[in-house]
Amino acid sequence: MPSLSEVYRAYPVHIQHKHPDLNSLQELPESYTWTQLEEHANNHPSNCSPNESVPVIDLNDPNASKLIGHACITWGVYQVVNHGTPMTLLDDIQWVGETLFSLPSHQKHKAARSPDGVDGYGLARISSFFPKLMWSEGFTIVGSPLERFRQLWPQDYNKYCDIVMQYDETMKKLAERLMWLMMESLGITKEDLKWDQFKKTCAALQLNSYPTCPDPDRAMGLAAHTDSTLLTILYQNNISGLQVHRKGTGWVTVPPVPGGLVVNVGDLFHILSNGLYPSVLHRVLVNRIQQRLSVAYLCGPPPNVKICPHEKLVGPNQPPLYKSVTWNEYLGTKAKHFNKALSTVRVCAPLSDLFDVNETLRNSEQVG
Ligand SMILES: O=C(O)CCC(=O)C(=O)O
Ligand SMILES: [Fe+2]
Repeated sequence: MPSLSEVYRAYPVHIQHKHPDLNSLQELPESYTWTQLEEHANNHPSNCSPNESVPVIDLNDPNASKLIGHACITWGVYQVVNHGTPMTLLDDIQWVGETLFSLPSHQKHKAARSPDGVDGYGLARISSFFPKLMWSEGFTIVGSPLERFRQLWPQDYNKYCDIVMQYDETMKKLAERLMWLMMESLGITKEDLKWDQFKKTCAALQLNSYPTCPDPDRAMGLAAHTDSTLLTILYQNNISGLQVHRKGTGWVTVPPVPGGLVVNVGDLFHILSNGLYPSVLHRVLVNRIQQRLSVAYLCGPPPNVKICPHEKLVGPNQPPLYKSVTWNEYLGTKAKHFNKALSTVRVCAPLSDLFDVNETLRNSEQVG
């Protein structure tokens, strides 16, 4: 079975690797100026509506699975508290991120991601799909960070490695717990799922830094995308910036909750749920005042396990909406089609889309 690194290596994305040190720029260069952001100012993180907020779920609540199911159907994202991850570990991983991104540029470039590689320092992988650059830097870890951390901190890499390994271990357990709660909320039991296959989940850790920006209304921290995962667990420091897109509402800010973790439904869980749980579209805006940091635990199945709409969610009135696909195959599709990848594995349009089409037709008839 290929490792996640081998899978990524098979689908190189071509992005410009040398970029300026964002902290040194006094003005937003043309190459970082996004022009189609008129709605940006109205949607700035400070303008979030309290009535439309991403559900925060206490994992100690006996109804957690039900609440998660409701959040997944209506939002495709939720925040969790009382998830069992020690606050000290969250502080430690934040400290690793802060220390890493504050290294001098030349030092970070020693651990630069290679063009056909996945791990290391560099621009967001999705950069190749956009004409403009994003106001962020990232560091991806797959498996052990040892080699990369040795390049960054030749003397004392061990203490950083220990924290990352511990964080990875903790997130792995949490991801399994959350995945199970999400399955349960769909009426899928461990027996139904051949759970053993999912015991060996594969994951990557993505550290992101969004430096302060001289012109935040015209810049983009991370452009709108969905994650190619089953689910993603995101830790954000106490600075807003993450927004999720909700049908009928538009962009909604996900405010940081002390000690909370954000959980996104990814493309593969969307497929498995036969389209019931939307894979949430999200993006990151930047600000003028404080650096934002995030750590994403991107969790998928073993690369060669087939993922398809679960048979319990398929029936005469609910045809399967997606073909079966492995994570390996799906990452290839995503590398080629990016945000259109899900529609390339779609068999037929979901009923909700048909309703939308009917609505559009009705409206156009009225107009005509
Ligand atoms: O920084 C964030 O809040 C989001 C990061 C993200 O979406 C990702 O790494 O895929
Ligand atoms: Fe993401």
